[in-house]
Amino acid sequence: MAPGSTPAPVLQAHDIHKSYGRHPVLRGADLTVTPGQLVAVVGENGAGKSTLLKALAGTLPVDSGEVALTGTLGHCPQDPVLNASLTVEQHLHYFAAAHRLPDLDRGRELVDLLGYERYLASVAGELSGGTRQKLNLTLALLHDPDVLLLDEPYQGFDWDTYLRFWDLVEGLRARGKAIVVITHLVFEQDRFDLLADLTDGRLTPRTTSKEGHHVGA
Ligand SMILES: Nc1ncnc2c1ncn2[C@@H]1O[C@H](COP(=O)(O)OP(=O)(O)OP(=O)(O)O)[C@@H](O)[C@H]1O
Repeated sequence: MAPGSTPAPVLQAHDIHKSYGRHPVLRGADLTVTPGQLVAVVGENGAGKSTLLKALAGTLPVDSGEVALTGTLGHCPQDPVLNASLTVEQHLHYFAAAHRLPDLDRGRELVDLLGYERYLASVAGELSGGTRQKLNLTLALLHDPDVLLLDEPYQGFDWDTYLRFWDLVEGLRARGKAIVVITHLVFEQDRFDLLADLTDGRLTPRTTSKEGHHVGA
């Protein structure tokens, strides 16, 4: 790539519309995310953040508009999709098999990074909400996706875990992974390359103090 040129987007949403019955939620949402970019989609309760994330992930059909994704996707939904009777380690095994990974190395590394290795043999149904969220995040990251969509990822994290989460995200970014965080609360705006407000079904970029990254919602 030529110096100073903008990298090609890994995720691009154009003019997304989605209604539930007569209730319009997304009304022309646009988003462009490039490799290594960390984006926050910020909106009030009910603004349509989860709807947007599911549309980006392709798990919810939209009424109109286009989503283009290049590379692999990891999706961490707001409600953990875990099996209450399986242990943490069994979840790692099943998801690693589903992704055809040769071993559990990345899974164990993520468990260490998020600091919950003592729960490897615990069943998901007995984990605290925060630890379930850590497992959910681990599973979304297991196959080292190029684009990561996270719905309220640090909700329920204690401060130490919140900081570990950011260490993990910074490591991913440094390797060119793109991350979209959906949240109703941004504690530290400077961590993000782009903040986009979801209001009235559309995304509007806010300017941040960071420079050198392409900003375009
Ligand atoms: N399956 C559904 N059927 C009907 N209405 C829905 C459905 N899912 C969401 N909604 C409605 O669409 C609107 C947007 O919901 P959504 O969950 O996307 O918002 P959100 O910004 O993620 O909210 P929160 O911050 O509370 O999680 C809300 O009014 C919600 O009640």
